[in-house]
Amino acid sequence: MNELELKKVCKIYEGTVSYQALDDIDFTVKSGEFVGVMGPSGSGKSTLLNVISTNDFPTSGQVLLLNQDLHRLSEDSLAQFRRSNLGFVFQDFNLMDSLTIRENILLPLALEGTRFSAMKQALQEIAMQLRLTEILERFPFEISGGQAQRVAIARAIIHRPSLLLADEPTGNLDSRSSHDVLSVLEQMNQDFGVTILMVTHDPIVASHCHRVIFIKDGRIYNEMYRGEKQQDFYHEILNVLSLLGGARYDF
Ligand SMILES: Nc1ncnc2c1ncn2[C@@H]1O[C@H](COP(=O)(O)OP(=O)(O)OP(=O)(O)O)[C@@H](O)[C@H]1O
Repeated sequence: MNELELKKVCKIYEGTVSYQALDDIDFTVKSGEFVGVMGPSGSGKSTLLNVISTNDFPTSGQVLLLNQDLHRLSEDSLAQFRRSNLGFVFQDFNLMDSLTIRENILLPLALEGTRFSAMKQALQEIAMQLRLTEILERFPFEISGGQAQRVAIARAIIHRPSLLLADEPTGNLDSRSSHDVLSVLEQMNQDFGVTILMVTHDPIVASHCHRVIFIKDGRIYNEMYRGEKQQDFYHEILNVLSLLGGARYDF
C-alpha cells in the first residue's frame, strides 16, 4: 500500500525575486519503507518536508497520505489527521525544557485526550523499547544528546503514527549517539512497521535506508535501492553524491 504519494509537487517562493524550490516532484513511499532524502544545501529538502508535513503549502500538485489529499482538508480535519497520522523528529530535538521526560513523551497523547491508563501503558512500552525508563523523571537539560533524540523519537511515535518524518535526526550527535539513534529508527521500522522518511546529509546514516532519493535544484536527480550489503550501498551513495556536486561540507 502507498503510505505517501507526491504528484507533480511544485513550490515557488514568491518575493521580490520568485524562486522555484520544488519542481514537479513525483514519488511514493510504501507502507513499512525506510526512505532517505539527500541533496546539496539549498536543493529543497526542508521545503519538501515542510510541504509533506503541511507546515507549508505546495504551489501546485498533490500530497496524499493514506490516500487523503492533505492540502485539501479543512483546517480542523487537517489538524486531527496530522495529530493521528504524522510524527516528527528534528535535528535539535525540540523537547520542552520545563517538562520532564515523561511529560514530554506523553504530550501527543495528552493533547488527544487519551485515557490515563492507556497513556501509562503506552509510556511503559515505549520507554522500555527505547531504553528511557531510568530517565523519565529527569528534565531535558539533565540528559545527553543521544538520550534527548531517543526521547524525541518516543514522543513522535507514541501515538503510532503511520508516517514518521525525520529532519537530520543525527545532525547534532556524535558518531556513537548517531549510531544509537539510527538503531532505534531501524528497530521502530523493522519491529513496529513505522514508515520513515528521513532527510540526512550523512551517507553512513543514509546507507541504513531501504531506498535513497536524491534531490538537486528542486528536482529528483536519482533514486537508489539498497541491495544485500549496507557497505556496498554506502559506496553507491558516495558515488551519487560526488556526481551531485555541492560543497564537501554539505555531506
Ligand atoms: N521562505 C523562503 N523564501 C524564499 N526562498 C526560500 C525560502 N525557503 C527556502 N528558500 C530557498 O529555496 C531553496 C531550497 O531551500 P531548502 O531550505 O528547502 O533547502 P535544503 O535542501 O533543505 O537546504 P539545507 O540542506 O541547507 O537545509 C533554497 O534556494 C532556499 O534559499
